[in-house]
Amino acid sequence: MSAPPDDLAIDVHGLNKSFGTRHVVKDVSLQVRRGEIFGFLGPNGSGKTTCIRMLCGLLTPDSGSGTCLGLDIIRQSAQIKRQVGYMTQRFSFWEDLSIRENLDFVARLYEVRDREQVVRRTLDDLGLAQRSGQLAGTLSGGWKQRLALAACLLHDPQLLLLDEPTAGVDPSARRDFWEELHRLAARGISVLVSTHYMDEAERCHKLAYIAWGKLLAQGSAAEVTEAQHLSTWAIYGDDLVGLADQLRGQPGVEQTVAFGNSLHVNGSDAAALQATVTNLARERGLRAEPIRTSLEHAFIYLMKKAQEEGVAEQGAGQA
Ligand SMILES: Nc1ncnc2c1ncn2[C@@H]1O[C@H](COP(=O)(O)OP(=O)(O)OP(=O)(O)O)[C@@H](O)[C@H]1O
Repeated sequence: MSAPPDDLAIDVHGLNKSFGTRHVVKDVSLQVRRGEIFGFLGPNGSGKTTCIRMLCGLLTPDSGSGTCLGLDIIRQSAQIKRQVGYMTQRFSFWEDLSIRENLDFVARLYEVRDREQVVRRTLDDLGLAQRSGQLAGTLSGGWKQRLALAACLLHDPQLLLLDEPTAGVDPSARRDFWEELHRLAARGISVLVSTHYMDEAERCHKLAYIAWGKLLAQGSAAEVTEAQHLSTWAIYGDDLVGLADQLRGQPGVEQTVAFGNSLHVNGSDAAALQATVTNLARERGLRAEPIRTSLEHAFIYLMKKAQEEGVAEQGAGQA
């Protein structure tokens, strides 16, 4: 069921963008509810940043329309910028200023009222108070990302657009960062976040997968996975590469992916796949069992299907 427009933080339809002859975003439509964490996934160069920049009014689409926080993305881009917190892939701050000084500087740029109080509250909210005097240049990756998030929040935005905010950050700092995102969402702030990490994708309320500028799937992690109608088996053995070679082209086998000491085999014809896998396992004396199809399997499958359908050749390539 579609959400009423008031309930949508982002509601855009048919966005297109070309750079020269390269058509890098193709007919993208997105709906993000208020208070939702929406994950944006796709390979490098698939068009995520370009979409994000069109949503917050930094880039004008060649065609398409829609609203961000109820404001028109083409005619009201200046107002959108004031209500959105945008964390770019390369957030820059002043290395020789402390955390507090950096935040104070950003708050001045945004002309935040009651600046001192807002900076103090933001430091507290994001667990930065104890380190507020530390020079930004001496922070670890995880703390730098936290500072970047704090800077995005100073002007009290209703929507956060976060472009790969945790790239290169260790798992424990990533987990803390995501706890923070969920706290913000619980306060009603909407979050659109691009990521390459599967565990992060699974922590989103909804997600979209984009490749070659085209949205290939949208929904909750479970919906996106189920929509592929894939069944998956794990075969345990030593020579996984040889096993994959042997399975390629066999009835029911559409893709094989090595995961640690097992080979995951997917296909949409469950009966044919089961027959092929169990026969091979019996012949070679290997253990095989059906497993849950993961989001990662679904994404790999979506990419393969899109390639077969020629989506990759239609005007744009990955960077
Ligand atoms: N200003 C620009 N001028 C020309 N080409 C551009 C421009 N911005 C992006 N592109 C190209 O558009 C395509 C999509 O880039 P975009 O940065 O949106 O992808 P992305 O999905 O965010 O990639 P990544 O995951 O690597 O950040 C790429 O091929 C990129 O080289």
